[in-house]
Amino acid sequence: MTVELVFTRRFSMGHRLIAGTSEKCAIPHGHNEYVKVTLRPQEPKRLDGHQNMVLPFADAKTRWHNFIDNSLDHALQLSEADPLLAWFQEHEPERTSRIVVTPGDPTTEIMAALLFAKLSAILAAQGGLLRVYEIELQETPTNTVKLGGDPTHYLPYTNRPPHLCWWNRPDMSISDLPVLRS
Ligand SMILES: Nc1nc2c(c(=O)[nH]1)N=C([C@H](O)[C@H](O)COP(=O)(O)OP(=O)(O)OP(=O)(O)O)CN2
Repeated sequence: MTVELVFTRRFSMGHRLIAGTSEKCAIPHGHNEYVKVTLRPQEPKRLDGHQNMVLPFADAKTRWHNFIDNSLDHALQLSEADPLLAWFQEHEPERTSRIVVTPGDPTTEIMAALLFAKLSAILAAQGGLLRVYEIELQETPTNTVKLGGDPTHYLPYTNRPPHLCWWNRPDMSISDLPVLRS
């Protein structure tokens, strides 16, 4: 028997895709998205007949939902190759902290993988009782990406060490802009 804890959170985002696959997606636009995560215990155990919890829901989800609400919600998602990044750095540097920077276009696929890695880092920092089994990122009511397994097998190669990639850190970061600039 497998027990799973499933949490869903909604957030709004803006992005654009500049790699040339779709002209309409190269214009900045936004979506109201849902991220649904399925967590499993690292070591499944029998309920204790008293509290009968894997972990209180609040303990399992609060830090993750803080990240969604305070870092991801209403952030702009841009490829690290997007010239809009340099525009913000020059004209509105105070707003660069609200930009999610992705290796390549910020598609639903890569955001699902980056969020999978971020939540895995957060859960590990919380003691590792739970692990991410699956993530579903619904970009629109008609488009969802579902991802399971090891996100490091799916993410593109980057020449930065793992700790200099925001998605590997159990903090609230959404970019590595100072690193990318140097
Ligand atoms: N594989 C992917 N393809 C596309 C992605 C993506 O993340 N992964 N994203 C987009 C755009 O963000 C776009 O806003 C949504 O695309 P699309 O389905 O083409 O547009 P609609 O919402 O209008 O689709 P309908 O289902 O017809 O309403 C594009 N492709």
